Amino acid sequence: MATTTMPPTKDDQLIFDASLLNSKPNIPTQFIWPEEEKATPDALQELHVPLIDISGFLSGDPHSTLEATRLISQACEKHGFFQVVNHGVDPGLIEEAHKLIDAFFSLPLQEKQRAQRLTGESCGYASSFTGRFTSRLPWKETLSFRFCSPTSVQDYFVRTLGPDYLRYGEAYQKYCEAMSELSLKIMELLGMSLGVGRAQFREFFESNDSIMRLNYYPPCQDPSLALGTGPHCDPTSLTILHQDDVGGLQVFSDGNWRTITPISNAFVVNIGDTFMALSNGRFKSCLHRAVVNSTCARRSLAFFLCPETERVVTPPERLVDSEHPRAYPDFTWPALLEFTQKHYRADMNTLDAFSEWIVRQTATTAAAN
Ligand SMILES: C=C1C[C@]23C[C@H]1CC[C@H]2[C@]1(C)CCC[C@@](C)(C(=O)O)[C@H]1[C@@H]3C(=O)O
Ligand SMILES: O=C(O)CCC(=O)C(=O)O
Ligand SMILES: [Fe+2]
Repeated sequence: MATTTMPPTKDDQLIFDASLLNSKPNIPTQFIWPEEEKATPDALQELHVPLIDISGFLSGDPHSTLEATRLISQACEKHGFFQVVNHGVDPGLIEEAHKLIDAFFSLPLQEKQRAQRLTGESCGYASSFTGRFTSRLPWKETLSFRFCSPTSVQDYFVRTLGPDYLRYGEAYQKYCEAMSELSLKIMELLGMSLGVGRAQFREFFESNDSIMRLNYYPPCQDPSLALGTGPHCDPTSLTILHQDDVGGLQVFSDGNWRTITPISNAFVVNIGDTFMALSNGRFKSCLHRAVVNSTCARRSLAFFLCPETERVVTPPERLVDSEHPRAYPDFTWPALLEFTQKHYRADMNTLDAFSEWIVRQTATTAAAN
């Protein structure tokens, strides 16, 4: 199993401060990715995917709803990736969310570290993952927080960083609410695309316990050796991502890495492992990564939709029959999250590794009883 290597001790811990690292001619070896995973020139070709206009669906037009579900089925069966436009999210909200990424990540390292993410936890500030992994380090800083109630985000900022951060809390609370609403609408479309009806997944995710992540990729003096985010499938259910105009997101399709050129009025949507399990493997979890560049910093806003803690991830009966037997065992989201935070570094094989792990755990427990 491709588990994490032991983290370094406090004394020999590398500090990811891009302004310091940038002044050196070479990047530290911990940031160099293996040959087979490095950024490749073929990825310069764009992935052409239809931009799905969801305004007709949002206003109840049956013809455009049918067309949207057709395009979504095609995209999700193939690579689990599509983009939506005319989504109804206020552009001012997106702009403010990006401005605050700049404001937060340009703070002194010590100030950002007041929100330091602790080992084994999924929320907080992380400058690369120097304390968590020892090799293939991502060239990025992140701030992640939970969205699970009408005040959870606001409370997080004020509790962790103090009342001066109320503006961040308010802006990201609103942003997450808009993302949660949009993801529920997309869940309706996914339900219709899979033939299980529009209410099935909407109800499943109605009160979700999601993760919001701000990604900041500083410029890197050797972008051909490093990666901002390595090749992976999101373990979560559905990701709604907004990237700034710099570019760096790539999706693996038809055996090649393809660039996703930023479109400011579009949201990038991808299926994650948990939804792949819910669809009994019918919809693919999207394999993607983010490359870095030598000239400018890049930002992205990722909303990871996740089920509430007690919900059992099991496919609807209509998606299981003798031709389509169960592809994955039942699980709960906290179990998969814990697996990625404590036992396995999320990559392109997380769901298979997790399924095998559950089966082994269940067998061990049964043998002990
Ligand atoms: C639950 C999560 C784990 C990661 C953040 C969210 C969804 C995506 C996961 C991640 C981005 C996949 C690539 C590796 C990772 C370590 C990263 O580069 O950030 C993953 C996140 C994580 O474990 O923190
Ligand atoms: O920044 C990006 O474009 C992708 C980030 C990503 O894949 C993630 O945070 O899971
Ligand atoms: Fe991702």
